[in-house]
Amino acid sequence: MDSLTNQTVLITGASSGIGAVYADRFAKRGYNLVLVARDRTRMEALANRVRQETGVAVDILQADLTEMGELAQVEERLRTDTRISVLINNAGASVASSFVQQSPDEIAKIISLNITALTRLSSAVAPRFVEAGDGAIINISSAVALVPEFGLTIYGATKAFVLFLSQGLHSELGPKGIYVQAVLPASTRTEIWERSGWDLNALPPVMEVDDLVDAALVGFDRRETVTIPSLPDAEQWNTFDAARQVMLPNLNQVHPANRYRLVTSIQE
Ligand SMILES: NC(=O)C1=CN([C@@H]2O[C@H](COP(=O)(O)OP(=O)(O)OC[C@H]3O[C@@H](n4cnc5c(N)ncnc54)[C@H](OP(=O)(O)O)[C@@H]3O)[C@@H](O)[C@H]2O)C=CC1
Ligand SMILES: N[C@@H](C=O)C(=O)O
Repeated sequence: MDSLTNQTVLITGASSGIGAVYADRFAKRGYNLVLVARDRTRMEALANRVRQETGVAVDILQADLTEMGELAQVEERLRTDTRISVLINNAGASVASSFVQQSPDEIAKIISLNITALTRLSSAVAPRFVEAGDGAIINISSAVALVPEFGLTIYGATKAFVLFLSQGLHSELGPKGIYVQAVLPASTRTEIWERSGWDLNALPPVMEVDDLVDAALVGFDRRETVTIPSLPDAEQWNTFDAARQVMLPNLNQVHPANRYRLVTSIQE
């Protein structure tokens, strides 16, 4: 793989949408690319364009990340290719139906892609990043991770996992020189909507995908741990997270809180 730089980024879900724009943007930053998705034809077209426009090297790893054997091949690439210094865990899927409408197999499939694959790929690359004292992991969560009321319970739960995982990895790996970013896009114009059964045109206006990724990269360049491109006031997130931290000392007590004590007539 000839290169303009020895830096390489591996992007999952690179055949369309957010992942494809990340590929474009990192190539323009001089990164070589490893593109991962199921649709080889679309990745080849993207690779040819990016090679022509930027001169970077582009490699394609066709893989269905819900198939353990194919996922294992991507894990192995992350473990062994020392040129990969950035992992973008972007591949993901949503579903328009409600919890009771989803079969256990449909739920397992969403979890397999949005949680298992993302986690295993992070686990594959983290030890090498720690040994190098450098590296970055970008995990694509969703604003839905903060909105249990939204009605996308399983999808949102997978994205809440991604947020928590990213915050936890920031705590564990940040002191070792590894940057972990959780990106929480709101509704963005990609194929995920049609893929998961929505008519995008029937929805309120959504963000354009180029705008989303460019905003997420501002957060990346600022080394934000949690990037919420739609959120105008960063203080709202900071206040939310600070309120969480205020609770921490009270979450681990020897005795139940008085408010949970049964007050019997004898005690009264
Ligand atoms: N668009 C939005 O409104 C929002 C999106 N997100 C998140 O952004 C991420 C990217 O989605 P987005 O770009 O919107 O949607 P797209 O559907 O356009 O892209 C999804 C990508 O994931 C890949 N993918 C899907 N299933 C698999 C699989 N089994 N194995 C490997 N790759 C797979 C697809 O490629 P292929 O089919 O070739 O395998 C595609 O490249 C997702 O994690 C999504 O949850 C978060 C918030 C909002
Ligand atoms: N992908 C969208 C919903 O399915 C979102 O995360 O907002």
